[in-house]
Amino acid sequence: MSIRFGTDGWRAVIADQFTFANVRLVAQAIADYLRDAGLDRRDVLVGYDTRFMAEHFADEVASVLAGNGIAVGLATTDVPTPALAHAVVQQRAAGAVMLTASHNPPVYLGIKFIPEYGGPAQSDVTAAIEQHIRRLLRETASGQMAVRTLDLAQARRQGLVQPIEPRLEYLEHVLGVVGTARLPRRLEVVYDAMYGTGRGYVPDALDSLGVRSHPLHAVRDPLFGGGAPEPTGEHLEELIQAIRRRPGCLGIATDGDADRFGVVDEDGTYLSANQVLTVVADYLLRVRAMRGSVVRTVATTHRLDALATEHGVELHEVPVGFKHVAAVMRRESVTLGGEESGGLSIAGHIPEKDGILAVLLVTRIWAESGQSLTRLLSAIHERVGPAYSRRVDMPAGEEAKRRVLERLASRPPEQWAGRRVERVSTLDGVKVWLEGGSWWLLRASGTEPLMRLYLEAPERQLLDRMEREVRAELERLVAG
Ligand SMILES: O=P(O)(O)OC[C@H]1O[C@H](O)[C@H](O)[C@@H](O)[C@@H]1O
Repeated sequence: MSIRFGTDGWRAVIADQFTFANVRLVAQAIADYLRDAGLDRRDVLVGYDTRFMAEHFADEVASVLAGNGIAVGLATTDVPTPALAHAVVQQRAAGAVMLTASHNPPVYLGIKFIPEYGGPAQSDVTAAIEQHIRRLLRETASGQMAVRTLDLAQARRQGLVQPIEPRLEYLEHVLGVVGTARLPRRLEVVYDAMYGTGRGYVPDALDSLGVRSHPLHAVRDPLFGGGAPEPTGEHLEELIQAIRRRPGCLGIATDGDADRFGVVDEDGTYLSANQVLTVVADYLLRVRAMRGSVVRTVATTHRLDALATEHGVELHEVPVGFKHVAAVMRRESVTLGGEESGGLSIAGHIPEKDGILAVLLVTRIWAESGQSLTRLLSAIHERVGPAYSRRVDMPAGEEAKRRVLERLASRPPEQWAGRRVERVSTLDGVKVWLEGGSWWLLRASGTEPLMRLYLEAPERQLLDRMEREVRAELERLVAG
């Protein structure tokens, strides 16, 4: 058995690997890490989303931390990951343990560790925690009592476990970043909470901006209506239909733990995260004249590069995973950090992706401009050139992922889809940059047994041709 922290924490199937015993073990590993790092004298916060039994798993974590003498702030109800991350910074806690499987299907649960800076844990921290997990597994196998717990009721009586409610402070902060001024038009949005933790946050924030919201899936359902709480076009069909019935409303959504966003324009068109990031970056750089750099992952649209160039700010490319975006946000002033999978944070906010911040910001941009988002996007494309992007997910085991990427990296192509290859980079997977601004990237997912192919080109036909050629090459590589 292995317990690994992937792109963003440990995720496993409930009752298979995600059991009370393993959760206690991971909590013990986190307690050991905190002790080694000299952080065990400060509070640790524990939160959970709307997953099946998530609050019970959170209780287990609290009782292990308390068993190690660590003071715990335990959330009284489900909480968005960004709200918990913000509470870490605000309360000067040593960190937080968040029980969530984010946007994964309902059979999953997981644990994210959020260090004291209120963002995703960097690899050195998760590697240290994993090392403790391996040791604890060995100790448990040899019959030692490796995990220390304290009965929760007793811990509460001793004041070692206290309740926390991060909601109001977080909402005040996030509204400060988005802008508290009431919006100039009478507006309505349909908000799809996807049965997740955003439901207790987004409607109130919208209300204070003067926006009327119609909720969708705003109750807790650990089965997520039979789907996955992932705010992508394929999972937002009901939101799209709701907007078609109420033309003129904007559609917004957040995932299970509200760290990712989804947006549906006022005519029912789903906008990809790349398109939303482009509109938001344009607004921050052009309208708000923010001058910090822009950070995107290797898999994210290069329209952000074009906007950064237009406004004379620096652009950083980092591997996939918001932790890499966060690392840059912690060391310099960043206007916008974003990723293709629906992650965004901006200057003045915590270095963690935040779906609530994203949907509030998009609502403000839509309201202030008085135009549809599609119209705003076309105006940007008219200025800096158009871009079509696509992601194709292909099932692949660990061995296949490694073999294909190794072969591709060792024999990089010189020409692709009739275009000269300008650059090949292996920052994360293999990325091929073509003349004329097109590119494709093939990488192994760190969260699912998949290879992900990302493509971007200024014309749709070229995009199709690139995809056909990559698929043919992959077939050759797999066969050969
Ligand atoms: O493409 P993957 O390795 O599966 O990762 C996809 C996503 O996983 C998590 O949600 C991380 O927080 C994201 O930063 C990352 O983009």
